Amino acid sequence: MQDHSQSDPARSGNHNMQDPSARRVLIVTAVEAERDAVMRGLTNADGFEVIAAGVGPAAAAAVTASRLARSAYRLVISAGIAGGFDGRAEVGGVVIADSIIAADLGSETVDGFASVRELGFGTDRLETENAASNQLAEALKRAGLPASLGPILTVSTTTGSAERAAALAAQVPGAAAEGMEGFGVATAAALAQVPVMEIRAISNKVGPRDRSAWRIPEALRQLETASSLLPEVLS
Ligand SMILES: O=C(O)c1cccc(C(=O)CC[C@H]2O[C@@H](n3cnc4c(=O)[nH]cnc43)[C@H](O)[C@@H]2O)c1
Repeated sequence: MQDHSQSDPARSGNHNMQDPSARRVLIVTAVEAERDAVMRGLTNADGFEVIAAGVGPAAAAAVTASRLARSAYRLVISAGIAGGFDGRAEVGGVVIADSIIAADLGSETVDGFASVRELGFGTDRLETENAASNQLAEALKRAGLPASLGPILTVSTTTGSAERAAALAAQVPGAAAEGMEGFGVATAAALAQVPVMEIRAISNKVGPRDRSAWRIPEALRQLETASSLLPEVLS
């Protein structure tokens, strides 16, 4: 593959938050219902592009990477609903990632889980755009929403038992929420050297699976509210 990174400013890796040539923000959700909630919040969607990429880290990474290869963006946001860890994020609240963790990418060993980082195959943790994440969390709190910053885990299989929830909480101290796309979106963004954020409205607790207890409409409303604050926070 030809490397245009030196000749094409849009692909030079310099399109960070300050670069005037890269003004748009790409928001990646998993499903249409999440995309629609984000769009409802962004009453003026100028400067934003919102796409539903599919469920799971592979679809999220592939679709995000293909967008980033075609256009320049100043920021990429993984957004959607998620499970919240007990004592860290309540149903109806919003979590903003301070880091995005690939929580089940690694090997099981006789001594327990070993992450790709521990195995020497790369990283299991990607950092997020700090200032904007903090500002969004503060703006949410001012708007009266339960909002917090913390690590958001990406898993390929949703947690379905109290034991697994406890194991993940022990593996990642401070783990606040669990979704299925963040690390895929963040990996594509890191490759393109574009800053990333993750915003998750909590629809359910991480633990024993009980789909009837998921508060999806409420979480989508909170996702809508969080999205409505983005134009001001990112201005
Ligand atoms: O059925 C619906 O109406 C509906 C509307 C919006 C979203 C959904 C989903 O099922 C989204 C799947 C999406 O949600 C994330 N998620 C939510 N809870 C968890 C969890 O406990 N553990 C991991 N992921 C969770 C995840 O990112 C999925 O992509 C349905």
